[in-house]
Amino acid sequence: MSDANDDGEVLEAVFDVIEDRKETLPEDSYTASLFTHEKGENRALEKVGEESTEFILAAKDDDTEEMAEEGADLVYHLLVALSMHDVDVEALLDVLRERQG
Ligand SMILES: N=c1c2ncn([C@@H]3O[C@H](COP(=O)(O)OP(=O)(O)OP(=O)(O)O)[C@@H](O)[C@H]3O)c2ncn1[C@@H]1O[C@H](COP(=O)(O)O)[C@@H](O)[C@H]1O
Repeated sequence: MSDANDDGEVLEAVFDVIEDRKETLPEDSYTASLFTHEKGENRALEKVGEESTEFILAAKDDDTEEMAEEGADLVYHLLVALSMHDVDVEALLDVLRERQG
């Protein structure tokens, strides 16, 4: 297992890409499509809900591989929702770090 710093770095790197997509809106980017979706922010929030449900169902089935896949989808869409509200991932990581003591 990697240490806490590595985990934070992965989240920060994905968040940086999300912020870049928000700024540049490339046509072939799934992330950009969430920022420009006709349903607006609701589309990204729907995805947070959908991925949460898929994660829960994977857990109920004790499908550990699927839990990792759906968990990653959930975290990614959570980061998009943070970015939509201009909340930096550092704020979330700071809370986790504080709780770590
Ligand atoms: N981590 C992710 C990530 N996780 C999940 N997804 C996308 O989230 C979507 C999840 O949708 P579903 O699983 O519901 O499947 P779907 O059928 O494609 O979606 P629906 O049509 O049902 O809405 C898929 O299209 C995945 O590709 C992600 N898309 C992007 N990233 C990160 O964002 C970066 C930039 O990606 P682009 O914006 O595509 O360039 C990538 O390099 C990754 O680091």
